[in-house]
Amino acid sequence: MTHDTSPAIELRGAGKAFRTPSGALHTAVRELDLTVERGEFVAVVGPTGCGKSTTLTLVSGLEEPTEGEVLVGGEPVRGIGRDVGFVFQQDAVFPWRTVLSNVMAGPRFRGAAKAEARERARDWLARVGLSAFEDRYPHQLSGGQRKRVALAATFVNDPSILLMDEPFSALDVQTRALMSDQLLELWAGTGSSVVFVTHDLEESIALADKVVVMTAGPATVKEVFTIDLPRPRKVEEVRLEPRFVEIYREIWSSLGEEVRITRERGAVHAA
Ligand SMILES: Nc1ncnc2c1ncn2[C@@H]1O[C@H](COP(=O)(O)OP(=O)(O)OP(=O)(O)O)[C@@H](O)[C@H]1O
Repeated sequence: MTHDTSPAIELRGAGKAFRTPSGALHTAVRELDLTVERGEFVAVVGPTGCGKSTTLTLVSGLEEPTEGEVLVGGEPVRGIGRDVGFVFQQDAVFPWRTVLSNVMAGPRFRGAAKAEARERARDWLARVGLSAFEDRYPHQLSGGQRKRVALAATFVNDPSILLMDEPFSALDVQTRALMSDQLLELWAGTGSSVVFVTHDLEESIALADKVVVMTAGPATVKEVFTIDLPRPRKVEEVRLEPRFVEIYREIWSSLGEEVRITRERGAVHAA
């Protein structure tokens, strides 16, 4: 990143249309204006299929916008940046490598010597509570443990931007809450900017500094809510606070309308 004062991420009038197999153009997202400051945790919520993942792929450089601009660190995105980390619903772990080797893979790929990569990987495995599991293979772990490996394997690369697409949605409710707390602990002090896509409004409020509500597809930004809940937060505790409930009501009145529009469209298509 070259421009130190520029926001971490900026979308300016960004849009993406895909060519469908029949040759028609399908607009997935349109006129997206969004700024993510450095060190900010931004959650994106919206009705199913509206274009949340597409927005992330534009920021990641996996896809190019067909309209407007996407800037990371003040520069137009060109391809996948080395200081961008990803965590998706499916675990991006190598099944044939041990836990330690999985976490070492990023630093090794980025040119770190083996001993240094091992030391950094062990440090992050300790932070996620998996030191005793470093010789296991991913299939010998629980879903929550695999997710912790994925988090360690991401944070070990010291990403300045972290893109997360429903990372905890396959986990049971208790494990999900634990993982959310763990994510907040790992993120605190890293200075990384996070964009976290979720279906779960409670999760988004508990985690984020800002919640972005997207419209029914093709999505654009409908409203951005600032979450003024103090940190550090524990997700199971913060959601019982009166302010949390107030924020939830406020955002739901905006999001609920888009969910209704999406459902009604579905009913028309199904009829
Ligand atoms: N590669 C592609 N080619 C054609 N259409 C696509 C492509 N990727 C996404 N789409 C379409 O763009 C729209 C937005 O999809 P996207 O996955 O971004 O939504 P989403 O909000 O993340 O969905 P969900 O909440 O269900 O995960 C959908 O209608 C989808 O079918």
